[in-house]
Amino acid sequence: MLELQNIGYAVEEGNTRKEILKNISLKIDDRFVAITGPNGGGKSTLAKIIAGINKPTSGKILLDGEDITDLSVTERANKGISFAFQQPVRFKGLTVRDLITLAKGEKISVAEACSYLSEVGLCAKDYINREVNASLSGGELKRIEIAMIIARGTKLSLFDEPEAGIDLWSFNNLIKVFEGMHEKINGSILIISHQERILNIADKIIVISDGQVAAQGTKQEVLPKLLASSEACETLMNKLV
Ligand SMILES: Nc1ncnc2c1ncn2[C@@H]1O[C@H](COP(=O)(O)OP(=O)(O)OP(=O)(O)O)[C@@H](O)[C@H]1O
Repeated sequence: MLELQNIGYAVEEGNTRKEILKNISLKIDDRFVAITGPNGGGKSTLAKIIAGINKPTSGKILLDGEDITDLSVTERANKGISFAFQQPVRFKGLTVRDLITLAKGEKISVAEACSYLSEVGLCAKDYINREVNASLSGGELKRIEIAMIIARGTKLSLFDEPEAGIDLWSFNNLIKVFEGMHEKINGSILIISHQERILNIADKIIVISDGQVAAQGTKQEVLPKLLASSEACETLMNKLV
């Protein structure tokens, strides 16, 4: 279980101190957790703090009771926290199979590597020996990144807006991939998303607004309020136009 205790994150801007996250305390032990909230609320900053890319200015992060606040990205990765970048890394000559083998951390058969690609809806034989380069589309790259996360099989997999930049067709498939992951993955999945369909498959929704936890609970508890406030906002906007 991941536990955030009174996490704060501030940056210096000129002579002023900007508090981006304020006293965030959370327990993440559900299988599928979605973080949502308005633009600029602090979601990506929180994800980077969990992954170890940013260090909090105050507070503690515990993974299964162990204090990991001062651990680096690599040390956290070794403890079982994976962060899905928008796109997988690219090196000349590196194939999809190489990436999946690296993610798994041990030698695997072609059949096993292919099974991870099939899980994310890619026809394995078309992709397994392809070089990871600009010839792959954004949606394909994203699925390869997700296949790597599944292969890694870590305690906590973090995704920051996985839907960003992909078309509607690929998005529909992505939702199916996440639904499938929900069944198969052993650890927890933490997804930052603005998409109602992703929130819909979450066991727990956390709303981050203005650097604070504005709400958290099951989708039955949080989603109606979230939708009501966005409808109220839309009505207000229509009146103002
Ligand atoms: N290093 C930094 N220096 C100054 N301001 C920063 C820094 N990092 C983040 N911010 C600001 O902190 C706020 C939160 O940013 P963050 O990217 O975490 O929001 P978000 O909730 O992920 O937004 P979105 O939904 O638009 O992706 C924003 O106002 C952003 O401009």
